[in-house]
Amino acid sequence: MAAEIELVEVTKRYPGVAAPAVDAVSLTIRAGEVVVLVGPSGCGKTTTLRMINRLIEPTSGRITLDGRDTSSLDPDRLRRGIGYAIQQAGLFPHLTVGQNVATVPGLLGWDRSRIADRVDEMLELVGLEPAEFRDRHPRQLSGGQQQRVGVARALAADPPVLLMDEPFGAVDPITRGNLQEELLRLQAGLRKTIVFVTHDFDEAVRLGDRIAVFGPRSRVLQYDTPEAILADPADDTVAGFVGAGASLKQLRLRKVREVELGRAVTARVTDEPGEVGRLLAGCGHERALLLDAHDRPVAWADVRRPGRPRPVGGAVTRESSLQDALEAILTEGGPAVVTGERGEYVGLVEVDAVIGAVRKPRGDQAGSAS
Ligand SMILES: Nc1ncnc2c1ncn2[C@@H]1O[C@H](COP(=O)(O)OP(=O)(O)OP(=O)(O)O)[C@@H](O)[C@H]1O
Repeated sequence: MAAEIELVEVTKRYPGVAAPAVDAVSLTIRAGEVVVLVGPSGCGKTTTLRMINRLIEPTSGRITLDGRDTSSLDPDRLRRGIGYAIQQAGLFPHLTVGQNVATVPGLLGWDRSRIADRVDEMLELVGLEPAEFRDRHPRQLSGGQQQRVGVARALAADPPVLLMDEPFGAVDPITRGNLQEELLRLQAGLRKTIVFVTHDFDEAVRLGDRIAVFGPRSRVLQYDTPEAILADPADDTVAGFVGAGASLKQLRLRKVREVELGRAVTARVTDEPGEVGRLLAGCGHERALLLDAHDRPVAWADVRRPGRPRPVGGAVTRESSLQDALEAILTEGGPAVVTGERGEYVGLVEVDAVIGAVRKPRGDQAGSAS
């Protein structure tokens, strides 16, 4: 369950402030996608986010949820249908973890047993053992655990939309990485529409299906996939925000299946070394990949020493990232072997293919359609 959100020329002027905090922002957020609003401090990300659930009322413009104008809906009902998670979790300190998670189901009038089941289900979903955590108070939790409860609370009533405002901003980098991983895992099953605010571009790259890079007054400088923004920043401001290491960041996002695979000379691991040597000499190649009876790669045989093959290091799959492929290339000291579902040899990733992939935006790439 997810919903499309559309912002049309949305503006917010705070009373007594001459310049608008958000100036005529238009953005379509597709159902089931994670859209990350990223930009420098004070550019209006939080204001934009809060206008979606009407915690802040827009001065002008229109926001629709699955085509329905949110200004025509009762704000309380609107908010119960939109999960909201914020920095430092924003938990009610005097309520237990269970009571915190139960907030919106309670407001919606669910019966007690359904709420109790849901609380346990949500705590399990975010990796907290219900029996251990249900009756604790927020102060008895670590920062990361509090954030998990915050996410559990936001998801409790199964809202189609989740708004997250720097939800992982207050935890250490390792916990933050874990929480990001968990959110991605959750979202793979839930497919909510998630609008996520951060000032950390790396977090945006990691989490976003799409990223909206905001400049001052929420002007949208670029709205595209992380891959496209990394490969081709719209202007110098975006490029500055993307920061150093854009190519390396791209490698994390791009998959082996997006590059054209090379071919190895292959032989059977049971073949006589002399035979393998003659095969290589005949075709002018230096190395042959030796396969077992199930076509699985076993070792590399070198033309100079065909009798002393070297075991294949780590293989990658078509779904591996190009970063993993590069790691394998560096370990192997040559092309990385790509295997299929049964571990069978399917091709090689060469270093040139990896370099070529991050030089061109996605779509120009050979084999990107697969
Ligand atoms: N209640 C308010 N009254 C007046 N101005 C406000 C109010 N709330 C926010 N602003 C101003 O509006 C602008 C946008 O603020 P907002 O909190 O939306 O930015 P942000 O991008 O989320 O910033 P940060 O990353 O620092 O949280 C800022 O200049 C801020 O000072």
